[in-house]
Amino acid sequence: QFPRECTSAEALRSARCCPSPFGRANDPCGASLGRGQCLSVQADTRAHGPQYPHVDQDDRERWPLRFFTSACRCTGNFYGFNCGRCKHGFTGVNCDTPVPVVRRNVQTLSTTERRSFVNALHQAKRTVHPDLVIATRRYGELFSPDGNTTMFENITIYNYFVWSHYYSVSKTFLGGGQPSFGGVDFSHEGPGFVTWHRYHLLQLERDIQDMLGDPRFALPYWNFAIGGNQCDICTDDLMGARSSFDENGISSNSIFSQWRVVCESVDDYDTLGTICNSTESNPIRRNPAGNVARPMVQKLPEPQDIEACLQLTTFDTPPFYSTSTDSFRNTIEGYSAPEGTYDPVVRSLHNLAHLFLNGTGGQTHLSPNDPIFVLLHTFTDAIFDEWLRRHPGSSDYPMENAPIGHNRDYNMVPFWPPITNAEMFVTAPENLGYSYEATWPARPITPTEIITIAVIAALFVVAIIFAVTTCAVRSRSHNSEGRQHLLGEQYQRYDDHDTHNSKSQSVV
Ligand SMILES: O=C(O)c1cc2cc(O)c(O)cc2[nH]1
Repeated sequence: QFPRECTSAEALRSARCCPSPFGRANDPCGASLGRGQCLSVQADTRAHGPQYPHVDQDDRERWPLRFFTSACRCTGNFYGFNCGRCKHGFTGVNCDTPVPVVRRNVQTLSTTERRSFVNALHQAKRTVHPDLVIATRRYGELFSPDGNTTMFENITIYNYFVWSHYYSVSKTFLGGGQPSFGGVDFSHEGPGFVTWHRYHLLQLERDIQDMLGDPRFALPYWNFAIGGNQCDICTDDLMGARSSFDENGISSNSIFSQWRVVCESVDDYDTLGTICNSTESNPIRRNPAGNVARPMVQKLPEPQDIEACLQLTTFDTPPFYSTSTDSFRNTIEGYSAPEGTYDPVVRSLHNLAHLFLNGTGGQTHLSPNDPIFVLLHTFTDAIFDEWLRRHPGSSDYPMENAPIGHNRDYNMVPFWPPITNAEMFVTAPENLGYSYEATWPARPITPTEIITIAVIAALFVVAIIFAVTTCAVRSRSHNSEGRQHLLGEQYQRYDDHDTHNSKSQSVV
């Protein structure tokens, strides 16, 4: 959420977060090096949808103004909370050397590449985030009673990835004995679903690149649209096989069996008005295809579901919510049938893949604790990128009336530095410094197309038969004409002769 340097009581009180890069004194945002400037934060002022009826009850309203009103805005390819880093896909002192970051299908990785990826995740799970810390109290309770300290905590890179997802989906604490308000979600059930998760992954990828000192490190993806009831990445060289002793557990041969989750005590947070902290609790739970109470989520999406949702031409449709119909976003998110029709009982694509996991990965406040989340979301992002590529110039991301957090110019919660949904609504290879190595299934042929093709084929066959028959008839008549012509003179001579003879006979 916020840079460590901005979270002292003094810095927080100033509401200004413009640190200097490279340990330089008094050079906010590296301004003297032309890297950036400290400017007022712009927050979205447009109306949001009716789902959230409260005002001034939640720190996430008009993000991040409750905490900070000034932040670094970086120039050109410079990036980061102090403009000390490069934009994704660039490196070098001046951030002008492009670095290819290619996200590949995890199944195509070699044994060594698989091991490196798993090790990178495990290292991220144990490495304290070098820059960011998390608030463990709402703003009103963030300062100690004497006002000299604040309630921020260190957190590891991977647990920050989990925490930021939790923070974006958590309920609004209303206090006064009222139940927390759950009709709010800053990262799901709205157009920001795809843009929010895109940035979420970019941040993890970038943090791992920095941790490894490898700007080419790329998150792979899991093509979850394979149908059937097998989790093909649940193997010990990837995300961990099923434990032989516990059907909800991960095999002890996988490093992920040692992982412990954060943000599990959601009922406590909601009743006490606290916020998840960096404390780890229980192991990851996962039982792919094992939800006996919901047979609909025992199978993964089918390959043709991807192509069906890519056919949808409108990014999102009113009310820009989980009830939207004919919306690409609501379909890829998985609240509509793959062809776009909203149906409250349907779970498809992204949602279906989550629910299929049936455990930690199927609960919104916890799901990133299961590392499958990363691969599931890179694939979702690859589909989003393919949709953007196929529908160039789409400017139909809603400016207003989307659920809170989801308008085009809303700064996505809880990211820092501030970044809007609009900034992630662009094709990745050209604008965000990464691409996907992916092929997309061919579009299935519709019944109407089958009939059309059959009619055209039949007409074609009839035309050929007609042409062949006509040719044959012509050539036969041509041949017989030819023969008549060749023999004609003789016949004629005989005729003449006969006639002549008969004539002469008659004369005689
Ligand atoms: O019930 C759903 O449709 C559902 C579950 C679930 C879990 C998760 O982590 C998500 O990000 C979305 C989601 N949807």
